[in-house]
Amino acid sequence: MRDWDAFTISNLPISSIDLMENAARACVTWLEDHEFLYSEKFTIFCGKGNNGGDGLAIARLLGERNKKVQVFILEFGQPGTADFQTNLQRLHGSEVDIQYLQEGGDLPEIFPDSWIIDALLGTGTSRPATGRLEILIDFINRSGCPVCSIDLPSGMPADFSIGPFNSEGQPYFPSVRAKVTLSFQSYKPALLFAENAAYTGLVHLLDIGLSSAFLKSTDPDFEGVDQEMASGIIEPRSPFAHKGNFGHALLIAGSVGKMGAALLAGKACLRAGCGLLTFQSPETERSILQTGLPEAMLLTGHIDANYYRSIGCGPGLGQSAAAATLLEQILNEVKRPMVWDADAINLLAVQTEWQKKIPPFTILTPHPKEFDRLAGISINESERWNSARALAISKQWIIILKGHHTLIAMPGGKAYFNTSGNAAMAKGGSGDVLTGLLTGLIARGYTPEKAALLGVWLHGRAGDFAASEWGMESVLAGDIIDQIGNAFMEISS
Ligand SMILES: NC(=O)C1=CN([C@@H]2O[C@H](COP(=O)(O)OP(=O)(O)OC[C@H]3O[C@@H](n4cnc5c(N)ncnc54)[C@H](O)[C@@H]3O)[C@@H](O)[C@H]2O)[C@@H](O)CC1
Ligand SMILES: Nc1ncnc2c1ncn2[C@@H]1O[C@H](COP(=O)(O)OP(=O)(O)O)[C@@H](O)[C@H]1O
Ligand SMILES: [K+]
Repeated sequence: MRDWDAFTISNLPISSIDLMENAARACVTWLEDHEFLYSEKFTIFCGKGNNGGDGLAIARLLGERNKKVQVFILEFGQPGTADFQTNLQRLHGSEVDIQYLQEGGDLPEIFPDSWIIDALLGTGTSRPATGRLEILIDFINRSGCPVCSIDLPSGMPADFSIGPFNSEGQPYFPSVRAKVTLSFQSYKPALLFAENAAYTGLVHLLDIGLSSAFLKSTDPDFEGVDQEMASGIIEPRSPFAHKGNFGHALLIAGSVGKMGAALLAGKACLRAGCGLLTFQSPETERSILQTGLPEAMLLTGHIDANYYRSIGCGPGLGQSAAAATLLEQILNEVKRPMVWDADAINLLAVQTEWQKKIPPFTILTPHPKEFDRLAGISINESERWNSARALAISKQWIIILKGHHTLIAMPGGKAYFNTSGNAAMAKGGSGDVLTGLLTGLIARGYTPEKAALLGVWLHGRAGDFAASEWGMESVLAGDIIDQIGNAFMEISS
């Protein structure tokens, strides 16, 4: 963000103070557009950096709209930044009440029925809040007033989880607990971690007019997967195509009592566009697959694994000795990238000698617990993300760490986070759908990297369509499969 700000200031006819004004205007416009948040009274807490400068500009703009505004500036024992000072001068010309909070002084008296605007610290946060700042954060959190944090909840470092949490439930980085966070231009990693979500509240990104040319001139370590990226990956189907063009997928899935997982993965695999699908599943469960998915074939004997263009392993497989033998055979024969999920990952975590046999660019799709079994327990989510990135590089695997913002860590070091999907998908079977979709996309001809990006986005987008049809509580994993086609259509030209 700092580089992006600097690039904008040197390449567009806009100054730093005008960017701050854009940011403040965007916040006030957002508040106006969301009337339920648009109180008559605002209590604004400002630090002395540029985040505090945003708070002062917001105070002036709200004052101009005849709102009752109180401003409290926390003295850090240092002069404010230049843009903070400019906005302080501008505010002095208004009717807004300004008070300074000194180290050791009393806690402020605030309007009991106001919204709090939290502009103490933003992306400059470099260490856990202590002393007066920590007390003030605690005061804001106990005030009972709803809080709107500017750019980041104050105290939350832009790149990390606020955890680990101690036995009293207090995070390592004491942070303001916001109802809404209005963040500028782009996600900061902190806004992507589940354990920070109770502190960020709802996150809204506001466009403050930073230069779009910057994005073309930079290749960040992290990038969001969105509709634009997904539509850049998708390839049309030739009118003359036949099923042989779209690959034959093999799913090693299902066990007694868990054939549903195999069915879900199989349906999603075919919806991904692949030509043919064969299951390797227990003989006794044959009728479930053959009646549940007549489009697929079933294999119960020896596998010629290299015959298939893609292989997905794990949904509903269980961790029996038979499952382990099957996977071992696959590992001894297959040299091309596969998709490994669920129990296949759990077995891999125990059978560590298998790990060197996993072909490069194989996609692994653990949820956080499966990932910790594989890579060791992480103390917080940012550590888990770093660990996934390190493992992707060291093993040359593509690691899809599933969650609200699923992480996709590539063997080359680059990582992506997903921006589609919703909590309606938090139900058994959603992960099986993803595994099938990924296996189908590889069979269809996408490279594992492209399949990972496209598959994760399509899966979330299908979940979004399913949620709008069935509501957040009532989506079934099968409903996600039924919407894969709509997700495809949205990005097909
Ligand atoms: N052109 C720009 O640079 C723009 C900046 N904007 C705002 O500027 C913010 C970043 O401003 P700054 O870089 O001044 O940083 P902050 O305002 O976030 O922090 C100010 C200073 O506080 C100190 N600090 C860090 N952690 C602390 C702690 N735990 N206890 C006490 N002091 C601590 C640091 O010295 C830091 O530089 C963004 O989050 C955004 O709100 C926006 O106005 C948009 C334009
Ligand atoms: N709150 C959420 N927001 C977005 N996606 C979610 C959410 N909850 C679950 N999902 C998605 O649903 C899938 C769940 O996978 P997993 O936990 O393996 O489920 P299962 O093993 O039951 O199939 C993942 O792809 C995950 O990203
Ligand atoms: K803030």
